[in-house]
Amino acid sequence: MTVLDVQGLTVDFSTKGGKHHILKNVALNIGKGEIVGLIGESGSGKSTLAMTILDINSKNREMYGNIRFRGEELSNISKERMRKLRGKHIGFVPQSSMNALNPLIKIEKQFTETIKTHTEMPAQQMFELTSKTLEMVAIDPSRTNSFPYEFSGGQRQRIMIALSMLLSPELIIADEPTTALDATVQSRIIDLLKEVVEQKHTSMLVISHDLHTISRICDRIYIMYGGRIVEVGSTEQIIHHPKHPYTQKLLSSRIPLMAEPVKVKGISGKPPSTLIKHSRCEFLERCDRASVICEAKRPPECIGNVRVACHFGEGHE
Ligand SMILES: Nc1ncnc2c1ncn2[C@@H]1O[C@H](COP(=O)(O)OP(=O)(O)OP(=O)(O)O)[C@@H](O)[C@H]1O
Ligand code: NI
Repeated sequence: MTVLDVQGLTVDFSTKGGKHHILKNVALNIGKGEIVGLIGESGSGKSTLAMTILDINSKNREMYGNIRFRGEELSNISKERMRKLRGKHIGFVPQSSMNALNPLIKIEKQFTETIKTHTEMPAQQMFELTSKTLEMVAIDPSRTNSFPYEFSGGQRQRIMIALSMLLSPELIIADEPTTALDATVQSRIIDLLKEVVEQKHTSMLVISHDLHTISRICDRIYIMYGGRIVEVGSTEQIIHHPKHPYTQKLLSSRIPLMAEPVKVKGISGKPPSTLIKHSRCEFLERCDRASVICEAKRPPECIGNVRVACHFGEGHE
């Protein structure tokens, strides 16, 4: 069963400087109980995809396409209905989420407020649900009476994960859940996400710029470049038989793609301009294998059975 089905999703942002084309004909789906990774360098549009699904950051946004969540079309639903879905049916761990907790409100209250927004539950039951959920992420429930600043960054991250899964949503979207944490903590958070999915029988979209860190828990992976899905496959296919030159470079660099792609060794060059509608392959300048056809026309798109958006895709091993 498909929990999330995104088709032909195109997002533009209008700014004073012009119209930025951020997502281009994105197709992505997540099955029940599946953990799906979305990988790409900084600025490729990963958070925009998450926030468009959740209808956040929509002020100057134009969107086209379809987003179906358990069969319900989200692209044109009311704000009211979206508020109901967010938190109860779709959990969100936002990027930089260790700073997303309200610093002035104690943890317990932040949890009970979320419960109260969506359900009617007696106080004792709310307390028990909060304690049980915090225990799942290895936070001592006796500390619910504390403020966020009394926890470490890694602990706050785990508290945000607990908050996102509090009401057992059918889908959790975790945007860069391990960034800014040290390697050991990263590894623990990744394992924790997998446990959450198994225990809560949920599905998950995990966003990261670091293919190596999250591939361990993903069933399938989408690779995003310049607002397009350039490759999709099982984790096995992506890690061991990558087809797109970009995926191959991501794997061979073994360097996470942090904020400045230009400085990253192994993948030199800049991402494509978001102001232009390109009629050629957008990875062209950074590709070692580019030829005449890549300049002449755009590669096939990752839709349906097409796994790789490269003119030479299937031939590349
Ligand atoms: N409201 C907006 N108006 C204009 N441009 C925007 C808006 N929101 C996002 N963008 C632009 O969209 C592009 C993609 O941003 P996004 O946050 O989706 O990237 P990302 O892949 O999540 O990057 P990172 O790994 O750094 O988090 C960026 O160039 C960003 O500046
Ligand atoms: Ni992001």
